[in-house]
Amino acid sequence: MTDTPDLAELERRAAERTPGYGEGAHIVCDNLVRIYKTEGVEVVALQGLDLLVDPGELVAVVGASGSGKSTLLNILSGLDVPTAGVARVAGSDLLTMAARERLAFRRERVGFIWQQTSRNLLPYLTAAQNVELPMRFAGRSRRARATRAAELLGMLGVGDCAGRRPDELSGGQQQRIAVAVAVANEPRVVLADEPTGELDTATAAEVFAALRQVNEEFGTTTVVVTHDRQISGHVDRTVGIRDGRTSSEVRRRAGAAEEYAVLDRAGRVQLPAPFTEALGMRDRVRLNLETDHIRVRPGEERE
Ligand SMILES: Nc1ncnc2c1ncn2[C@@H]1O[C@H](COP(=O)(O)OP(=O)(O)OP(=O)(O)O)[C@@H](O)[C@H]1O
Repeated sequence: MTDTPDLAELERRAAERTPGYGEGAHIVCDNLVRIYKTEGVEVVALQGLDLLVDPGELVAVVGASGSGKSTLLNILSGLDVPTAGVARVAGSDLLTMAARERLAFRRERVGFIWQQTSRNLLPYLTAAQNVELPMRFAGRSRRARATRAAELLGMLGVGDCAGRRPDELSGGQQQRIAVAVAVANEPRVVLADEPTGELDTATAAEVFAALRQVNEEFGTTTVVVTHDRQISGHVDRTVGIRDGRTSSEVRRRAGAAEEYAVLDRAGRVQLPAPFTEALGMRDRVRLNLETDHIRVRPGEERE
């Protein structure tokens, strides 16, 4: 046959193919697996999670307790090492990174905010000293540190707290200062694990506003794990994790929210339990390709 492509043609076509998975994304998780082994028992906390976050995006991650949210964030922040798969943040490969590189990554390329205010700030330092500390580690001059700390605290509405220690500040003020600490070294990525978990609704809104402000003004890619509907309802994209995998996604545009199921690279989709239960679907289903959709029907004809 004359139109059978030769090897050179196949190679040319392969080179032309769509770019690799995650190319251009700032955070890439591909088939990420984390297995904890404690006293001979294995817990699979992440079982092949896929996630892409574009530069400058603000994404909320939601999911039931135990679904793997904190495990994911610990990996992305370089605190924990995945068992298998790919995890890349701002160009750094979190599986192969050497200890020294990991330290630099954690100091300079990512900023984090944890739920417990006490984990974010050192109690014996003032707010300004807390913000200056990461810059000291990064070798910035005294003057540059002081200027940036004052700027950041002012920008986040806590300029008047600069000289106070954490125990002289409210929970909301502490978390806004924690946001300033997180971005002190101009990281490209900010990760927050339940940053408003210990706060009342009004204060939580202020802390979220601080995160959003940093995201908008500095273009930092931001991932926030949260149970707080105020947050998850006000970001462009909310990713749902279930059983250690990304299973659903809500995208918001111009005030309208659309819910999607995640189709992973192996072609897997998780059908929502209320849908399968309503039709008594279990074990196997029938699939039909229609012109513009795929039909899913119960596997056995129902009585
Ligand atoms: N260090 C650990 N050792 C053993 N198992 C762990 C460890 N950390 C987490 N796990 C287990 O991994 C699974 C996922 O936990 P993870 O903390 O990531 O969930 P989560 O979604 O953040 O939950 P929550 O919303 O309650 O914080 C759970 O079954 C948990 O018990």
